[in-house]
Amino acid sequence: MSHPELQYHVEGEMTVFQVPIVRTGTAALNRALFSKSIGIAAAAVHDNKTIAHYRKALQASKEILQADRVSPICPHPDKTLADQGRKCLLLNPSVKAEVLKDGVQKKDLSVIPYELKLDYDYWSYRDVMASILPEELHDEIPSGFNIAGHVAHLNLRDAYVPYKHLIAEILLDKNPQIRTVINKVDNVGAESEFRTFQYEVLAGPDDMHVTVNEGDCTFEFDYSKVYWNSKLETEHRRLVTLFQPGEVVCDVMAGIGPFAVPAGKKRVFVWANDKNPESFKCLEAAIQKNKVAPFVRPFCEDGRTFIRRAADEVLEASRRGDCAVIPPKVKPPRRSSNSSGRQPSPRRAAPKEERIPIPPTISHFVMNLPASAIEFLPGYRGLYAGHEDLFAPSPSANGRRLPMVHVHCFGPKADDDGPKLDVCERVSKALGVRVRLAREGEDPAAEGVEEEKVGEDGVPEVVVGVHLVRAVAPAKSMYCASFRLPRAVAFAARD
Ligand SMILES: C[S@@+](CC[C@H](N)C(=O)[O-])C[C@H]1O[C@@H](n2cnc3c(N)ncnc32)[C@H](O)[C@@H]1O
Repeated sequence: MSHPELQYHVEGEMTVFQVPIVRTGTAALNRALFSKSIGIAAAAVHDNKTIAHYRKALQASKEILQADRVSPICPHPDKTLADQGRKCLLLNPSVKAEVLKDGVQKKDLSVIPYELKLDYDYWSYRDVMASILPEELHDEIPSGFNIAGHVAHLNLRDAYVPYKHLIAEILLDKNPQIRTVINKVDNVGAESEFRTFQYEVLAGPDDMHVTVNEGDCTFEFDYSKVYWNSKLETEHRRLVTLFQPGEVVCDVMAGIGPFAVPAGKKRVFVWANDKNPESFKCLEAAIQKNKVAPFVRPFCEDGRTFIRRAADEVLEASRRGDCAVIPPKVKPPRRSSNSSGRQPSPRRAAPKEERIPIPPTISHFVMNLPASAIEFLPGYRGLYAGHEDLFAPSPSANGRRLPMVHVHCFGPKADDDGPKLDVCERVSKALGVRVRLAREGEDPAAEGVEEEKVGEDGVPEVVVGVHLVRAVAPAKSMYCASFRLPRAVAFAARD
């Protein structure tokens, strides 16, 4: 740089914006240690009317400071000038000084030293964590935790446990919507029956009553008493998208209703069951709160018995003529048109309630209990025993098809089809039929892909689609196997 006014010392842009290293071990969080002053340069603007022009020009020439969460327009560092409203533009430490030179020559700008002050609030969660944790812990800085309303739920690996209170405090500081941070307490690998967990509070009040929104629905529950996982939102949406209005879905392990309630909102009938009495109560409350009572019925029993009960009860309900009755929308009365001189329009007939009949059969079963749901599959034997006439090809069935079953399970994480083939094997054993993994692009629900499908040797085989839901641990994933219930199972004699 040749212009004497433009000479100033700066570090490279990358290093300037590095968080101070604060290796205080597990000692209490000292936010003051995160303050930092950085000597840069600024262009003092002589007339504020030219600010917009020079900001744009300096941006185009990359001479302006571009740093996350720092505005490049600041009050003049001289207090008297700042009080007069004078401003300056912060400059990129590796400035090329083209536009700047021009502005200085025209006496619109002058280059001044500027002390940029950054403090704890400036740095991101990752910045602060990287500053505090020793380098060997930087690869897996806790993130992507489960969030339920105002509660952040950590499941810290052993190496991070000594830092648990620091981590919790930083999480609270950096996420205004979080008030309580909890950590799962190791229960020696044992899953509780209702998928609830032991926890310790790391920061904030021990208040587990949360409100969450998902799928355009609101749920209120005690997070210590029922299952909830915010990371399943995509899976909930994926399945709800498959359900068509007016169909019946049976949610065998419904929890507090993240499949059932949004499905009810799109006018899908749902028989929703959970064995946990607390989940049942929250499900009932969610049905009322989200006004889906005409479509969603809650139950509280063991899923094994519920599978057949639901099929029987849906058929009975349909034969009784049960309907969802939707009251007419009451429109606000029109304003009188007398003032316009026009005649009032003749009275329209009062709007009628809408009646949507429950169909006789279930279109989808959902079984989200990944640790054991496959073991429930024998419960489908004889689901529609003696009711062949309800389904195609019976002429009276109007093309109605046997239900799709969506069963969740765990398996190893892998890049090949190994785990998916293994899921098929487990489904095959539980159902007692031959199973084939759906080929790439093959839809197990598509017309013609069902129990009549035969393998090369002429033996019927069930086509199973296996969807990777999410990785749940470094070596473990959650899958969803979807298949149409084969005739051999649905019409078998009940035991
Ligand atoms: C992984 S959670 C899934 C809940 C809900 N479907 C969701 O996606 O959030 C599994 C649910 O199965 C329920 N459950 C456990 N054993 C059951 C059984 N034998 N019959 C029915 N529900 C059961 C638990 O109470 C829990 O709510």
